Amino acid sequence: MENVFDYEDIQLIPNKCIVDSRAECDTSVTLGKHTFKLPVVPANMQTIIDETIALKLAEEGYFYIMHRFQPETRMDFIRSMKNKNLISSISVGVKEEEFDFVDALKQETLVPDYITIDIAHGHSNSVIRMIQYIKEQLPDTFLIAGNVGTPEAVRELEHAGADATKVGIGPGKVCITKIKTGFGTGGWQLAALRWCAKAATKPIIADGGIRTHGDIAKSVRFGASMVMIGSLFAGHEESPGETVERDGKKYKEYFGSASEFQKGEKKNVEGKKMFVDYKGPLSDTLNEMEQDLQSSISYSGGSTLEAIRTVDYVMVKNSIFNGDKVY
Ligand SMILES: NC(=O)C1=CN([C@@H]2O[C@H](COP(=O)(O)OP(=O)(O)OC[C@H]3O[C@@H](n4cnc5c(N)ncnc54)[C@H](OP(=O)(O)O)[C@@H]3O)[C@@H](O)[C@H]2O)C=CC1
Ligand SMILES: Nc1nc2c(ncn2[C@@H]2O[C@H](COP(=O)(O)O)[C@@H](O)[C@H]2O)c(=O)[nH]1
Repeated sequence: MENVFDYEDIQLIPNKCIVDSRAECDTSVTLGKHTFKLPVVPANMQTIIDETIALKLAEEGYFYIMHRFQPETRMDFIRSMKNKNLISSISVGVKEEEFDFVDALKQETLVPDYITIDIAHGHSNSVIRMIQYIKEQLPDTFLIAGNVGTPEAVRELEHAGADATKVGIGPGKVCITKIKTGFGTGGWQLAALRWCAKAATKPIIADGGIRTHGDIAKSVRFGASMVMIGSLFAGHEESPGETVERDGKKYKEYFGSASEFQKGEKKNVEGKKMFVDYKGPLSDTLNEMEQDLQSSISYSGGSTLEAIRTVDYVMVKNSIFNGDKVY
């Protein structure tokens, strides 16, 4: 593959501004039947989202995807979100019991607005079978399937019935797939996104590797409808990971969904645990992301996210950070 690059190798080129204030720029995005404030979704991981955060995000008009690591709570969760007239968005795996779960949802006529099939290697028959089953049993659910890293995979999952695909194998901050298997999109996630987006006929969620707010605009430029983010959301007061204090400084725990800490055993471990700096309330980050993205839109010469999709860009030799790591 030619022209392989990642987020820090790219700068977007500004166009003449058409707004008088960044506040005029609209960062909203539509996915399925709903419109959300930002093209950003916190990762469906146990140290990133819990029911309290999901409720807050839904109430405030942000997209969310609940993780699948407490499967027994999912029915009640969907019910409670529906009772509050809020969107319901959950994750599933592909093992046998997940087919029973889909049956139970159908039986209870409890149709989640969004279901995400959350599997490491999404280009597989097990995921295709699950897509087909969910689409048969719960046709009104908006179905996101992943994760994948090639155009062939995007085409196959779309063909099986996925309404959106999630792209990113191994670029995550707590990912060790790239090291343990030698495979993935780690180090060239942005180029992989572009490659996949050329094949896609439905929305793509770019997943993993976002390290700065500018990377959100770059993802939109290279074909993402939405961006999934873990590490940048791990350090908040509300984040479910444990808070620890060392030498008077606070940190939050962040671990991979395929880590020993998540699995409770050392089998097929492809994730690690780390501690990220504590950074206060989640609402501050969401507000800052919105302001930064409004600014991105203004630089693109438009007033909506669409304007970013067509801006020119350059590849920057030796990274945009010029040796200064800012994150
Ligand atoms: N985005 C990414 O780069 C990655 C994300 N993850 C995250 O980790 C969590 C666990 O993922 P996952 O292990 O898929 O989920 P599960 O542990 O639920 O495994 C799902 C099924 O897929 C099988 N499976 C898993 N990996 C492979 C593979 N490489 N080839 C063939 N079959 C496979 C498993 O069998 P068996 O275990 O017996 O092989 C199991 O039957 C998810 O939340 C996922 O998103 C994990 C790694 C990479
Ligand atoms: N290879 C692994 N990838 C993982 C694991 N747990 C989660 N993830 C992926 O990372 C992103 C978040 O990336 P970040 O760079 O924003 O922190 C998440 O959405 C998953 O796709 C894991 O154990 N191994």
